[in-house]
Amino acid sequence: MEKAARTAPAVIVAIDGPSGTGKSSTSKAVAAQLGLSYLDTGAQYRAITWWMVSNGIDVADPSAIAAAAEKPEIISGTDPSAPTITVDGTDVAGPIRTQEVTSKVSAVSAVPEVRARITELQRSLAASAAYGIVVEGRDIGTTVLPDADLKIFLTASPEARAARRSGELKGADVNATREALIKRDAADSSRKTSPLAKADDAVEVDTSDLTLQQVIECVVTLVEEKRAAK
Ligand SMILES: Nc1ncnc2c1ncn2[C@@H]1O[C@H](COP(=O)(O)OP(=O)(O)O)[C@@H](O)[C@H]1O
Ligand SMILES: Nc1ccn([C@H]2C[C@H](O)[C@@H](COP(=O)(O)OP(=O)(O)O)O2)c(=O)n1
Repeated sequence: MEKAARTAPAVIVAIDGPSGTGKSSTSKAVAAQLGLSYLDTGAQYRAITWWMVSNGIDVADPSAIAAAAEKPEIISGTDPSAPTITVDGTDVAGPIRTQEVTSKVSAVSAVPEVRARITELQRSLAASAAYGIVVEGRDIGTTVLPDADLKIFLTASPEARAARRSGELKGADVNATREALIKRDAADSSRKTSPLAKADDAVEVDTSDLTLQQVIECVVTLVEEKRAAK
């Protein structure tokens, strides 16, 4: 499998969708199975948000965020078996998942200067992935990589998504998790710059009643079809 992937043409896959639809788990597994790189763009927006919070920037002030947007150095490691994220050399994989960062990331990622900065990083990582890459986020198919070989838009009911997320966050209340998810999706979908949206040419997959393994198999098949046609 790995060997075949290495001789196949590079393939760019964009996977978008709201929170808890299975983007990260699916993208990581598909990339690992097909020998591709993997980029979690949500982690990059979380990393810049973590830096803003750590440096006392008021996240309710878009001009303060814009003025600082170029300052942190954000580096993503794109091996799907061990993805990494550092800010100014510090490993922030843990700190970017706190409730504080989660509650502030939509405000920070709505600022156009932040999006321009992070989009540039994403495009450069995609361009340098020798065998291809799976990039997951909210605006990959619409804005970051509009020429991707394959675009997938994952959806799932708010109930399924909340149950998955509260399963991860020990002791979290499902209803509170569901409300927080809906609020974040609404903010991400309604922002002016590059909102969460399905690209016209994306394949939509509703994962509510599918196992993770079924979703992975579905996406692997779609990538293989695209690769065979290249
Ligand atoms: N089809 C599925 N069925 C059940 N659980 C799933 C499915 N897809 C993902 N999960 C689980 O749901 C949680 C959220 O998935 P994740 O991949 O982080 O979603 P996203 O990146 O879209 O926010 C994880 O714990 C993951 O294992
Ligand atoms: N391409 C992207 C990816 C994420 N974001 C923003 C919006 C999201 O609410 C946050 C966090 O994304 P992340 O994928 O980590 O979120 P969840 O895994 O769904 O909790 O980042 C974005 O604006 N554009």
